[in-house]
Amino acid sequence: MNTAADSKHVSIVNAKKSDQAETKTIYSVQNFNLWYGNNQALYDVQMDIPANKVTAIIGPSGCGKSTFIKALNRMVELVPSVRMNGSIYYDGKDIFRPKYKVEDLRTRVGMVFQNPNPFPKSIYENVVYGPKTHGIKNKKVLNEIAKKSLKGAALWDEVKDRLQENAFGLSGGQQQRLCIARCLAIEPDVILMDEPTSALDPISTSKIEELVQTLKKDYSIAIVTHNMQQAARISDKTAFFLNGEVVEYNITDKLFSYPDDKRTEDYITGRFG
Ligand SMILES: Nc1ncnc2c1ncn2[C@@H]1O[C@H](COP(=O)(O)OP(=O)(O)OP(=O)(O)O)[C@@H](O)[C@H]1O
Repeated sequence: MNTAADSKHVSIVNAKKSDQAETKTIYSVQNFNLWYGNNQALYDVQMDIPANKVTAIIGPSGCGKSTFIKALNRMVELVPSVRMNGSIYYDGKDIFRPKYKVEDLRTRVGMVFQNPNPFPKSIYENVVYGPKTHGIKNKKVLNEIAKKSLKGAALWDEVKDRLQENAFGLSGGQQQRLCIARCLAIEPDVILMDEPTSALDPISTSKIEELVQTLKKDYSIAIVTHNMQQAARISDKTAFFLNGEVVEYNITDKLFSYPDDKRTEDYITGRFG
């Protein structure tokens, strides 16, 4: 006789099959290795990141989560000692190919960091900064971009009457949503988030979590998080990193309910980390 757990397992496996059948891959990472000087931080990473889903990256401190997502927009190359091999395909194109324009990648892939980092400018100027840098000068167009991006980041209602005030006057949670609005203003396809809620209070955290759920209709999201409950709540797929390797990558329900690897089970049940 099938138990309730068996039925749940079957439905997770079926969900996984249909997930694989229907979802477009936005990033395909193949045999990717990365070193800082002589220290290897990523080992043979293989991962297809689905479009219009939330992919969580979890694992203990120092396991390579940030390094991995910073490789996805080639930001990691800003560290002079970095060496890499293997491939990362974004939308079918190898981002490390010599002719690949990193500027194109940066306009299609936005990033939100752990600590909100608005510029010392007005709320309005923060949002329109990217479009202005890309040459948009028309005030009406910029106003529309500002409104649309702030609405997209669920911040418009809170700031619409104070757009010219300095962004530092906002709360930490509002500043983080402003950084998301700034990222939306360049109309990216992908949003990379590196522990975006770790500096926020629980209410601001839940606002960002709700926002991530809304944003995935229009954007592909990869989020690094230390918070396993958060990964379980908001992501469709989860990758568990350990010592620079992807130990397990699966649909989130499956990974948290029936992990394939003992190390994943030990981590998600709090035996280490
Ligand atoms: N700029 C750097 N120069 C040298 N080594 C680095 C650099 N950044 C990270 N590392 C090393 O690479 C490894 C992976 O670090 P990374 O920051 O990617 O891990 P993480 O999983 O994001 O950690 P945390 O959860 O603590 O943020 C670590 O051993 C770290 O010391």
